[in-house]
Amino acid sequence: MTEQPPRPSNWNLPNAITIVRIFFAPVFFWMLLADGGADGALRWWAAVLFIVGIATDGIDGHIARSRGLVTELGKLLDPIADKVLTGAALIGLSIIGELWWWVTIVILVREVGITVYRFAVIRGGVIPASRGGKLKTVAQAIAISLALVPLWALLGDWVHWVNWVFMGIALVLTIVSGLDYAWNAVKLHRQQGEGTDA
Ligand SMILES: O=P(O)(O)OC[C@H](O)CO
Repeated sequence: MTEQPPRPSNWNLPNAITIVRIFFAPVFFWMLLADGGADGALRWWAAVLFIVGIATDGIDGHIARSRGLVTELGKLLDPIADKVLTGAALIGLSIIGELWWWVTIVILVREVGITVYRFAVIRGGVIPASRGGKLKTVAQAIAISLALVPLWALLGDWVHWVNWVFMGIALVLTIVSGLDYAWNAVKLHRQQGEGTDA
């Protein structure tokens, strides 16, 4: 019998980084609201914290893969951390009137939907982030970073147009990658149904 390598503990560096990333969200959310749509120091700090939180997304995954520390908990927590960060930023931007609520709601419905589905089918193993999902997160990260940094205060109102284009791309990728997960889920359940019928 071949011996299985020991499973890595859930209490490891990549998962700790993921959890720390989640705690960035309430801090920059408060800063964004406290600034209230102006371009003061708190707004800049909110943008910096969001960017650090979302940019470290690749780091935990890289450490986990390179050191053999990939865990089911990590696969579950990593997309949740991204969603907490992006969700907090989107809600904050909508509250201060800089982003249409419908955009925030569409994105949140997709993100909460895939998370609920991940938990619902957790017994079969955690569904890892798809390529489309990863690309969507990068697009959201860029769009939200641009929306949070008050570049309009330095460069003028035309910056809003650039932000809307990036937000539009992020929105489309969010919907398309969500539909891709839904389609794969339907296919999987059909196959399982056929398996039990036979
Ligand atoms: O779209 P999801 O839920 O697979 O999330 C993708 C992750 O945020 C990528 O790190």
